[in-house]
Amino acid sequence: MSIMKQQCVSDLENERKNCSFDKEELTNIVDGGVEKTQFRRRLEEYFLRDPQFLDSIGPDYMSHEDRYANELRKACHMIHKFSENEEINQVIGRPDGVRSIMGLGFLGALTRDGNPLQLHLGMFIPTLIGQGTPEQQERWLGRAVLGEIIGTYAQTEMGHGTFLRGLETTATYDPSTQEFILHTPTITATKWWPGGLGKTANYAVVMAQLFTKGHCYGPHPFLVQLRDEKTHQSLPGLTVGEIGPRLGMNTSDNGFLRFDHFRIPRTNMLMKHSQVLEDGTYVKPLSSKLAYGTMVYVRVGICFYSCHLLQKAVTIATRYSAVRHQSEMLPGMPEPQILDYQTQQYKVLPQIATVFALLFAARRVGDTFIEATTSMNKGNLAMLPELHAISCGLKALSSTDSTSGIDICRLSCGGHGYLASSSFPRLYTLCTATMTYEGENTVLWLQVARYLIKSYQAAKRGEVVGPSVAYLVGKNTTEIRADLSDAGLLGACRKSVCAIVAEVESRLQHLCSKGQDYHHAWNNMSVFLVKCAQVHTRYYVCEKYVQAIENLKLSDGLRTILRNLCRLYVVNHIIVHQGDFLRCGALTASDMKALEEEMGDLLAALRPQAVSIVDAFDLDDFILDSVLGSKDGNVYQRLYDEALKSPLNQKDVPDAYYKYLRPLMKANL
Ligand SMILES: CCCCCCCC(=O)SCCNC(=O)CCNC(=O)[C@H](O)C(C)(C)COP(=O)(O)OP(=O)(O)OC[C@H]1O[C@@H](n2cnc3c(N)ncnc32)[C@H](O)[C@@H]1OP(=O)(O)O
Ligand SMILES: Cc1cc2nc3c(=O)[nH]c(=O)nc-3n(C[C@H](O)[C@H](O)[C@H](O)COP(=O)(O)OP(=O)(O)OC[C@H]3O[C@@H](n4cnc5c(N)ncnc54)[C@H](O)[C@@H]3O)c2cc1C
Repeated sequence: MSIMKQQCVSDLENERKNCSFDKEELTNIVDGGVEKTQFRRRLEEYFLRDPQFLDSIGPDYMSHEDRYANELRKACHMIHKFSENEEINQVIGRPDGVRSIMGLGFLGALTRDGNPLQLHLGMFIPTLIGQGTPEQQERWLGRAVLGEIIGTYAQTEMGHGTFLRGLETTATYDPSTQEFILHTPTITATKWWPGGLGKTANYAVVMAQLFTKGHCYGPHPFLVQLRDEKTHQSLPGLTVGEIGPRLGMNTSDNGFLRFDHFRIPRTNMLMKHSQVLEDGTYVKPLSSKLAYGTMVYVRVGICFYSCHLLQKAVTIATRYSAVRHQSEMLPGMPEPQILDYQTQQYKVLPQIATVFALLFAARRVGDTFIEATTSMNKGNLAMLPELHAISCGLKALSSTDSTSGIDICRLSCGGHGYLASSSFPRLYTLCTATMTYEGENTVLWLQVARYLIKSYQAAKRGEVVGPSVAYLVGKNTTEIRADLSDAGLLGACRKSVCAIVAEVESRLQHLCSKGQDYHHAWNNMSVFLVKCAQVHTRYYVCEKYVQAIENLKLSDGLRTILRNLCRLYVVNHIIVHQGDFLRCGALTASDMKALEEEMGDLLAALRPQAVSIVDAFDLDDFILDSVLGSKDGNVYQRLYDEALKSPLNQKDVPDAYYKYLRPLMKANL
């Protein structure tokens, strides 16, 4: 063993000797229970040890077309393996089965950079479940699960992504043939972005403006066949293709689609919530927003997914920080592990704390989703506005924090973090996309703000409002100054959110009273409305974090670790946003000093446990896919071995030298 390897390995071994808690207990908490850990491990064994998921050469060295083909190969193999596995089949047979399988974070690692079947699994199948009638599910769902048909979710157009009501694609009902005629009237109406649409999908759920009996009823979902099932040729009357290279996710063949008076049977409209009868009569849904159901489902999924990406990044950064030695802390002494620098701890440890914050909050919004869907299936839509607001807020917060956290982790690894083989570039590009797709974050914050302001005004009138916003009026606004206990800090957060919301709402009213109409006033206050949404959602996350740790059954050792992480999260948030707390008198300057001192203590207390905590995430080396983050810490050898795989290193003198450099250098021929 080389000296360097020995040092790296013993660094991690020494870190692991510090472990003061039961790692398996923490792993079970991260997975959501002992059975879930065991289930995940059985499936990881089944998938990750299969050599078919290996790449012959690194995808970064492949052409655009080869990368697509390579990921398609693996994605199809994954679906084959689903159907061959008895346990997966049993889970898929349950009502929530498809969703539980899709929710397994590690599946994303089998195909590295997004994959051509992602939308099929993540949106097409869920839309059939959420928007299709039992007969429609009978017709398409089974085939879709087996991969006999592959679909995507085609909503966004070149001209409109955010403003769904502005979609231009039309679906006009023709009662004489009992068909809908799909049409793309303008260039901006071209469907643009759907994953898998370019070359993979032969079906799509298409969102189009429904016209019947001369009226437009807004965007509705239609099941449309795009390609011949035998030849895969695109069908006459439509034009379909790929939109070209992207910042990341280059293997998901995001596509475009245009219709030229393309006819589909009436029964292809997904009719769980609204219907068009044979004679063209429109039957209204309980709420027009039920057609947006798949987006709500995916937003909840993104909360888990972005957290999973951050979990990977911080595992890599923490292990690397324990292995990397640099500079002198004490003059003349050996170079310390960089994790010993407080500034490094401040990069890495808050990201670990954030993983748990996002995970616990995602679980709560996941529970709310199930509860709301169950009551909606019984015709009770009361929970829909609250679900929409929480899922928008948490999607925006999780995707933003995970993306910035991943970049902090990258920076914490210095130059090597910039290498593709560190995995950070891919993690970053995958994560930053979650800030845009499924509702651009600013737009989602404004949806939360709309709910907040309406609820605040309703609560002031004495009306009952949703549980997540009930705190906005009442004693929270006038509460005396908090102490610095967990409850005290949550009280301070509540007080500052209440103060911000009250002030913004009153300024909004003031603009209206000066003569601005509400919509202009809203736009003129929108920077601050976004802030209302952000502080409210942050409070939701902090509260759920504290509650989760109070409610979990934990050994003393683990309780200390999780409590310290939770404190770090809340204290750091307050320090970073101290202006909000000082401005409303929720906390004082001397409280801030005390919290800053506490943060230093928390970093020091958590530092020896950092490697063990990320070990407990139990992420296989295959899943991490990083030369910097592997379990054995053998960073330098892996860096070197990976560099040797570069095609440029296969010849000492590259062909390009003879073509370009040699003539320039005027070397002797
Ligand atoms: C594996 C997965 C990979 C994923 C890849 C990514 C896939 C995609 O990106 S698919 C495309 C996703 N596209 C989007 O998310 C588009 C974002 N836009 C929207 O959702 C809507 O246009 C939105 C919400 C911004 C505005 O909708 P709009 O109909 O104009 O509503 P708006 O006028 O603002 O509000 C009307 C009411 O509806 C409510 N509402 C809006 N959306 C919803 C919803 N989904 N559920 C419940 N209520 C809703 C509002 O709260 C409001 O209520 P109220 O009147 O009581 O205040
Ligand atoms: C990787 C990726 C995959 C995707 N996959 C799919 C898919 O499978 N299927 C699909 O249908 N779509 C997909 N999309 C499209 C995606 O859902 C949209 O791009 C997204 O919803 C944002 O809409 P937009 O592009 O129209 O942005 P825009 O709305 O044009 O945003 C541009 C700017 O305008 C601002 N803005 C817009 N409206 C408002 C407002 N009301 N108030 C204040 N500011 C506003 C935004 O905040 C933003 O800063 C994908 C996109 C990406 C990047």
